[in-house]
Amino acid sequence: MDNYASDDPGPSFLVGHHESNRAVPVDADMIFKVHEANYDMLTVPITTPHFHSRVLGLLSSYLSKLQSPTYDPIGTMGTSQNTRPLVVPALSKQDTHLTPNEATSQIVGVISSWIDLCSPDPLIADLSRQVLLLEVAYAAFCGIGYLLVPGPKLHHGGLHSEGVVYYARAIQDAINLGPYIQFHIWLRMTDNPELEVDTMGDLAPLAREEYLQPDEGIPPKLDLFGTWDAWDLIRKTCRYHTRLLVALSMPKQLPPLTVQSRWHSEPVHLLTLDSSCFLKNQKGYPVLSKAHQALIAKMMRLRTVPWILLCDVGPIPGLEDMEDAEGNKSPLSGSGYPSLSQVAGSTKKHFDPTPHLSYIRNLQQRQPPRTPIERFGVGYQDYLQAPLQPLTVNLESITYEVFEKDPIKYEWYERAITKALKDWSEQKKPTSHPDGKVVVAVVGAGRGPLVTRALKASEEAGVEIDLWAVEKNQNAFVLLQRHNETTWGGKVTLVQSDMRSWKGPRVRQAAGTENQDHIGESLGIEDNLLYTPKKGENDPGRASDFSGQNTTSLSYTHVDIVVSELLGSFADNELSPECLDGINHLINPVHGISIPASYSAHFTPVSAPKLHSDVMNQTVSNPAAPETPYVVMLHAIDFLSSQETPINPDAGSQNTANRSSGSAAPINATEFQTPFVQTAWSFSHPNPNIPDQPPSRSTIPNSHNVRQTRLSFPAQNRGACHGLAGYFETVLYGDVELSTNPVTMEEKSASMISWFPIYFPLKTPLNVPDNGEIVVTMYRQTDDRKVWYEWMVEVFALERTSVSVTKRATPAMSGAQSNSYSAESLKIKENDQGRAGYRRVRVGMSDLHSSIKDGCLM
Ligand SMILES: C[S@@+](CC[C@H](N)C(=O)[O-])C[C@H]1O[C@@H](n2cnc3c(N)ncnc32)[C@H](O)[C@@H]1O
Repeated sequence: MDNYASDDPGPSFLVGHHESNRAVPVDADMIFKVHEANYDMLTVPITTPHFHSRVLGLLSSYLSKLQSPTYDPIGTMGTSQNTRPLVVPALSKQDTHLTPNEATSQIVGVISSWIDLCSPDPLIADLSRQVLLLEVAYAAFCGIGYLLVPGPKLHHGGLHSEGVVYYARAIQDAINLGPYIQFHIWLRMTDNPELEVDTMGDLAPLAREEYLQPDEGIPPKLDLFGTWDAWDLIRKTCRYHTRLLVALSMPKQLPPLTVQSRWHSEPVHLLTLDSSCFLKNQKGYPVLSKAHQALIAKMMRLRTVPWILLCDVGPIPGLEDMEDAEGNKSPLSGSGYPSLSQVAGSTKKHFDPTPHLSYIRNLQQRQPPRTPIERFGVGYQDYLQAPLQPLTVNLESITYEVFEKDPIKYEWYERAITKALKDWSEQKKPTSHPDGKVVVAVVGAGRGPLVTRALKASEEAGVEIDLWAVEKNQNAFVLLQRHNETTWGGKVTLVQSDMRSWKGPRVRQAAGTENQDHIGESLGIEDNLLYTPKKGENDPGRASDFSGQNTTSLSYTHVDIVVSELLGSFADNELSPECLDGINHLINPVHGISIPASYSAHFTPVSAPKLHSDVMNQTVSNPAAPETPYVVMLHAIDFLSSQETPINPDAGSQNTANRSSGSAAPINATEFQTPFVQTAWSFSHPNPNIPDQPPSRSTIPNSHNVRQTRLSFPAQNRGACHGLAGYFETVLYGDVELSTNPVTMEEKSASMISWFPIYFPLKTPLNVPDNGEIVVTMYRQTDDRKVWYEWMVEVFALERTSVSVTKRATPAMSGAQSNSYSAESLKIKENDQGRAGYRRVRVGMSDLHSSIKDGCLM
């Protein structure tokens, strides 16, 4: 696989240096050395060991005078005692090395890791909160823009995750205190209790026994989603604050892809790697496993490219002496790589003082190339766009230009038209043209790319066509006229009209078959403009070749092949069904073909915290924001219902030493699991079931275009459902298909860029339990004037029943292909559980959302 091409420079890596025990003041000179060493930033603790000792001293003297808390008559402990609070005095000059200076913008401040905001002992939790707020206030004063906040401690004896809510509450205060600071909560990818060890001087072990619960001797197990759970609680408490971000610590052994993809959907703005993440290559240099490289590559494609922090990988060259002078032994000596002083004495010639950094810089050069849609959509990842209203709003030329860049769509249309023409001719079907030409109409021709393709298809198939192009956008129509003159040789009859009021193509009847339709005074297209090319440009059989006497016997005929491209991100959301209904009567009733022949809408539930936060922010000025389906290039999302195997099974496999990679090996970005994307509904054309227009109405009723569906999605892992990701598939003709569905796109129309997915938001995220089920009810509604969607999500937990059942009730499906994976997956669960039965318990339910206010006008 190629690396980034020169026209696609790829993401630039910003790499920082973190030293757990850095204890030197940071000044401009130090920052200079940081840059000289090829780092972009460094971390600095806000306070000094002096402050730490002072707080420990305060606590110890306070505790020595404090009576141990007892239960009061009401049964609460400590909370109602009138105890004198312990107040940490303001920082003194020995408590911090930080001073506001020009270096401040290059540093990431680090909050003390010895505090325990989650402590079950209120005294320790409060002391920790005070330390946090003092440090945040001082960092804000100094102008620090980024803070690294050690994540919540999840285990306290027999208590697990109890204090996270205190932590979250304290972070909320901190966010308000530092209004220009971005807070990065430093989290492990999984909750591994064995890694949560207290070190000397930590406040956690000082929690008083009365507040602890003895553990029951059963060591807590690894919880794959334990740290994500804590994060979810914190950010929910802080209302998805845009300055609340994740610093994700990459472990030596990466967790399963389900966990990786969850973090990929979160606002990870820092990736931290310590020396234990690295393997050694044959030459003894640090390298990362393929799995680590793949995950980094995936993360680096996010809209906001995370920074990398190399932690405890050795000193910054030139600063080693300063650190040693402070009595800090470089932790590198423990990492197995030579220290600077060791190397100074060695005879090795090409010594690299920062091998981890060199590796990361090299990794940047080797990033896999972006896919066409990624390249096309740079800057649009996770950016909410209101869907187009092409019926009521005329598109700008630039919008057409963007469509026309698609390397697949037009090619596939040409293939479809060619096939249809060849079939027509091979099957010797009669045409609607007296001369035997196949009458083709491109309806909604835009600037004409499909017209060009139809002409090419005719040539390719060797089948003569009478080509019509209908477009309602008067501005685009100017370009169609120009193309007809300069490129198409006047071969196309152009009609400026809404296709729904077009009366159809007109042809000169063969002798003896004329009907009474005369042209001259009327063009037969009320309110429309039929473009007349210069005399002689058209072939003689064309309706548009009228010039007085020799064009007296024109009559309407049918269209044999209608070509349209009116699809939106959710197939029918730009009213393709309603537009094509309007010309249904013009299609050859026996052999007529529509390209596309059919299209279907698909969706799957997703976790999308960034989109949720953006929708919430928009709600302030627009209450309809959470009721709007958005077009979005989805990136930072996690599929809540997926199969266990990734789309590309080679990528993302677990790291082992022999899968480590040297500098030359190509990298694949991790592919996460294949989602369960299910079909909501479909439409096909021509449609034999359109009701007749009642005499009392000027339009046909639209109730036949109403759809509804109820689909069930098994969710293997717990998560938060923020909305639904929607896609479409379409059969253009025969086996020529287009798809944006991530499951079928690769096979049907890889590299197509014309459509981003659609996102149906939920006002309030719904929590989904492990082995839960998400059931979505969705409608396509109409009042004959506009079309809108309604959607609602329910979440179920599966509760084992005592009575054994073999068949489990699945929700009713209607209006859709009921290829629900739920029944199948649950059968597997039942088998796993020895045929034990389950009962569904509803644990959450969204509002019934409706886009009626922003409905698409017909
Ligand atoms: C998505 S664009 C496709 C343009 C072009 N066929 C292409 O593939 O690049 C849809 C076009 O259909 C036109 N359109 C939509 N509804 C229409 C209608 N009812 N009658 C005529 N044109 C319509 C729009 O103005 C727009 O030019």
